[in-house]
Amino acid sequence: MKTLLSVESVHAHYGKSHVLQGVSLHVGDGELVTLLGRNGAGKTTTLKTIAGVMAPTQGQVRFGGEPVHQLATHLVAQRGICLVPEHRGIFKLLTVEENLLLGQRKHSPWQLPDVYRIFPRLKERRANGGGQLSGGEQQMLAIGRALMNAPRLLMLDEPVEGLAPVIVEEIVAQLQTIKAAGVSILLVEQNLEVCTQLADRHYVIEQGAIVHEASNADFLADDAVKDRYLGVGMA
Ligand SMILES: Nc1ncnc2c1ncn2[C@@H]1O[C@H](COP(=O)(O)OP(=O)(O)OP(=O)(O)O)[C@@H](O)[C@H]1O
Repeated sequence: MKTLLSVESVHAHYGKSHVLQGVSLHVGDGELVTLLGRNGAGKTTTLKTIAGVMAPTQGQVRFGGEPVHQLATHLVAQRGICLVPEHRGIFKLLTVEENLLLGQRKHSPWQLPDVYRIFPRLKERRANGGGQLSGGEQQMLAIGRALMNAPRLLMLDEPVEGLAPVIVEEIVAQLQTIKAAGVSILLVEQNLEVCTQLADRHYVIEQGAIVHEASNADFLADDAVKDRYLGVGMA
């Protein structure tokens, strides 16, 4: 599989706090990879560094072979890296449709009808304000808006946190659809069941460095890893 994203020995600081201490990982074309780890391990910071929201203090990020770690966020987005942040960034006073159109790019394979096809709830609520949506609908809107931006790599930060099981299932099913359409996905998520339903491969991050990498099959078979690094067994 061809490598799309390659993060090479990336370090990042918040002031004097050395948060990422040499993170290396890669995502292949069309692959769905998770980044797992306890609170504060550096997952969100890794996503922010890839998206160009934070500049690494050392190391590099390559996308399609091109170094992108010195580019401004909008230029990283133009190359096809889209981050759906944990707090979703929905404009509450704009309608659902206006929020979606903010992400629109003419050449994107994902236009309004495509987003409404995978998330019919958004179509039903197209004229509602962003502030009137449930948490699950907001997440769908954030993913839909990212799709309209023509991502080659979609990065999701805890997309199903706090959502009802039926909504989680809907989002998982649509992430499968998005993956099947060829979009690569880097997923940060605490819900291991969701992660193992979706992923090809997993990384575990601890104190700002990758401590474990496994295929989904190997990860599922390895209770010791789950207990040691994540402190949780599978249900
Ligand atoms: N803006 C900030 N300023 C200073 N320190 C920060 C900032 N954001 C995060 N940190 C610290 O950096 C470390 C890594 O945080 P990060 O958010 O990347 O972790 P995480 O693995 O995503 O955890 P969580 O699941 O809690 O979000 C933590 O120790 C956190 O306290």
